[in-house]
Amino acid sequence: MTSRSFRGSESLQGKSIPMSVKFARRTSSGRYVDYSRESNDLDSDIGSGEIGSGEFMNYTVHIPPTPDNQPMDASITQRVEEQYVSNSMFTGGFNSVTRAHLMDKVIESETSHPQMAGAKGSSCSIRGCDGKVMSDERGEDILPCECDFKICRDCYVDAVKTGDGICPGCKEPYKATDLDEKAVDNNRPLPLPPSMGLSKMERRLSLMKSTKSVLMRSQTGDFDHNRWLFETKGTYGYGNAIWPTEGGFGNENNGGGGEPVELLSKPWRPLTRKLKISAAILSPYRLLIFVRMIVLGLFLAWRIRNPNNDAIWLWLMSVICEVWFAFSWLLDQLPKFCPVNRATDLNVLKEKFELPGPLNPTGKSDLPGIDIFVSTADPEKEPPLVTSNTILSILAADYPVEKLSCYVSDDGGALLTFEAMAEAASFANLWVPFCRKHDIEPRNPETYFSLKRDPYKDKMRQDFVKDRRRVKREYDEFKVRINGLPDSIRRRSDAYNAREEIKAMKHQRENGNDEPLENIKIAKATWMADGTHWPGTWIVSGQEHSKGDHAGIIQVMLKPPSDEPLHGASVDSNPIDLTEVDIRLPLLVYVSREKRPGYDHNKKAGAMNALVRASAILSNGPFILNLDCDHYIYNSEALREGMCFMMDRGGDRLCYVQFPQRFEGIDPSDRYANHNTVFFDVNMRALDGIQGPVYVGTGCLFRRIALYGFDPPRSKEHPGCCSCCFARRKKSSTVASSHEENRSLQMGDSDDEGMNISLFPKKFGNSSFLVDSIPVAEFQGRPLADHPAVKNGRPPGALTIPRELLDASTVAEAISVISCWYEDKTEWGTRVGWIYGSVTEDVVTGYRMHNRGWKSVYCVTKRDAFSGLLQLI
Ligand SMILES: O=c1ccn([C@@H]2O[C@H](COP(=O)(O)OP(=O)(O)O[C@H]3O[C@H](CO)[C@@H](O)[C@H](O)[C@H]3O)[C@@H](O)[C@H]2O)c(=O)[nH]1
Ligand SMILES: [Mn+2]
Repeated sequence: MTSRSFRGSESLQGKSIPMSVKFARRTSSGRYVDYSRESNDLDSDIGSGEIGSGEFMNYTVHIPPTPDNQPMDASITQRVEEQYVSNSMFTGGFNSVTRAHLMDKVIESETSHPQMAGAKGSSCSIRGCDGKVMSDERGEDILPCECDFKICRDCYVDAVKTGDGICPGCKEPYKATDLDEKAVDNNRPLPLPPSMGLSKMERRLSLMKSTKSVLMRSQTGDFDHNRWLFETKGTYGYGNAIWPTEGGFGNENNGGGGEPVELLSKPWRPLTRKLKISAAILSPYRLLIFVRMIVLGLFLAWRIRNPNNDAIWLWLMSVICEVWFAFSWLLDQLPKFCPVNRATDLNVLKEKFELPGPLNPTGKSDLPGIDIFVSTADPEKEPPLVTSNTILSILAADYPVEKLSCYVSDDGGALLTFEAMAEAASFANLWVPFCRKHDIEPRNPETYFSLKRDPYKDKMRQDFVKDRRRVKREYDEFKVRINGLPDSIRRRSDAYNAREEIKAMKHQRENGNDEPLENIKIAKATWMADGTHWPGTWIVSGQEHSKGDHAGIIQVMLKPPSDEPLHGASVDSNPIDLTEVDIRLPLLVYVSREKRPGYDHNKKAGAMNALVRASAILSNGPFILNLDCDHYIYNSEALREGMCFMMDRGGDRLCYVQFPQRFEGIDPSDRYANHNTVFFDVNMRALDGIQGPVYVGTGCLFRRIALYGFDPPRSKEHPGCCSCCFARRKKSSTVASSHEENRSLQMGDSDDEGMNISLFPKKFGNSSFLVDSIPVAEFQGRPLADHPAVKNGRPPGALTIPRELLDASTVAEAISVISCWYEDKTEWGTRVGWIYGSVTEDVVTGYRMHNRGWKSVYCVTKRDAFSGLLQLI
């Protein structure tokens, strides 16, 4: 539904010149939003009237609700749409339409969690229809009419479309028939043309809905990011017109530049500390390096002064080699002069972000979102049980549920992985609340249940023994189901294929065709539990269904959780008592990027880049954690530890936090040096003392905009100090801009344009959703501006607003950005995202960021953050 609103261009002085009438979409809170960023058809109509070319020169005039302009209750229809979206599998890509296929059934076993795709509710009351009633994330039925007539989505759509919006139960018109056109037109399956079936305008509007309004408070709220950006020209900080004045900030006019006195006097409480390594250890070590350097120097001098005249060439070559070795040894030793240890303070993090205070009265978590990427490529080499365990450890991680999203990249496009993920999502229903209730560590069921130590130690609760036994039994059943999946898929597919064959034979006989029956060729398809073809790779590879040739697939396995905690239902309906436990689960999305012959898929780097884009559209977490499928979260607080660094003062200049790689299953004598002690405990710490450790491919928390290839903020303020002199670009000595602070999104090459949006499609590709999500991610990734010492911060409370619900056009857009042609003629893989063309893409990717001036941090936690299973891969 679109409604009219006036939009004007306004100069900075506030002089308003009405320009044109534009259409804007009403958000759930009833406000009008409009966002003019893209140059599109509508903009060009009014182009002559535009004042200036500033990207933020236009903004919407918000019309307050008047009696004839009352916001409609769109929440029901939005929830209906989100339910529909998460029950559907989206496919599409090159030369094919984007489809949403409503899945009645994802796996054969029963699923009961309300967030689980394909969840079952009560049935439709329309005669002859046994469809399931629409339900929300609490599993409560969505009954669109006040008479509570039970109706399924399809019948509701029929009633709205063909029955003039009359409820079949009470025969009164529905109050809210605000279903999106696209959803009404196409129910099962929902074909969306390659252009996503949306006009540019619609796209722009739903973009607005899905990204920008996240930052806005309710209609009565005080914080409007759009307007803020406009009026401050992108400056965030103290003394702005729109800086929230209520809640403890007091009078704006006090103190230098409006900085609140209260904060100035408050001592800064750091989230992290650098620990000096004691001189008793370090000094002898330094001395040793020094002595060896002198001895080496003397040796080389002696070598050069004493040539062997009998074999002068041999002598020359060995001198060259020795000098080279000496040089590389030196490079290895020099950083080791100043290694560092670091410590975090999780209590301060909690206090700043999660406790109610004057700046955050409700105490809702103000932490930024994290998108966790798990890569898997081949269910044969990477057993689905291992991947499921990794997923379970992520879903159970100790981080605000509504801020966490998990993405599984399946490069094999295998139904086995897909169903294993669905099973894991279903088991998470029990596992995650169990972990929360009893503080289980580690939160990977396989490891937890095979721990050697006494599980009952330190456990206070009465019902722990009973609960543990119950969950253990469920886990054993879960394992049986996972291990039985390959067989069950094969049997199911055989049965369906046999049925197809019989059908085809019958058909042929009916048509009186005399051709011999052997000529009937039925492709050996792989079938999903709901009796349809699997769009990915088939067990017997078929055309468009092989490893290097299949459609892009996205399935939201667990839809985004509700904003408020949700406690378990009564004891009888759950295996264990969860009445005091939050049972929400984080968003879980299965992604298999499109693959076609003739395209280079760039292995893991390509898979990661597809996930970066898809996640930008679906959840846009400002931070990204990358894990290989065989690395699980061993310490449930690891995410918080990483966030301490990112949210600390100056944390906005960190591109990533690398955690050490630890493995289990190493033989006691460690014959293959799997512990890699020298690298992970010496070299990485030493590098941390200079610009930062290298990225080693897994267990790394990235800042999203660093992956996008932007420069760090204030990058030109720090002329080559000793720690980063190798990394400085030559350009840095040139123009020192006075607006440095404001230009938080800049790239080395886009000279003076801080955020030149017109160049973005060239770099990032043609998705305006994606392009528009970038500044949002940048803003949300900033540290909290809770003290004048924090530069480039965001106001407290900005991230406590509920997220927008998912709609079909959003997921369809995500499908388009994982298509194989999306990266054509863009900078993905060269300057943006994971870098292509190297077997060690990880090191190159990290190095590129260091080269731009970003710093990284090595985070060694007391309890290992992540752990890998060595024997498997
Ligand atoms: O086409 C591919 C190939 C691999 N992977 C995934 O990439 C990860 C790493 O691959 P693996 O074959 O297990 O390589 P390793 O040597 O174990 O991995 C280390 O070395 C790699 C190359 O430097 C890094 O990418 C990894 O993150 C790092 O853990 C695994 O999760 C795979 O599923 C894909 O997603 N797509
Ligand atoms: Mn591996």
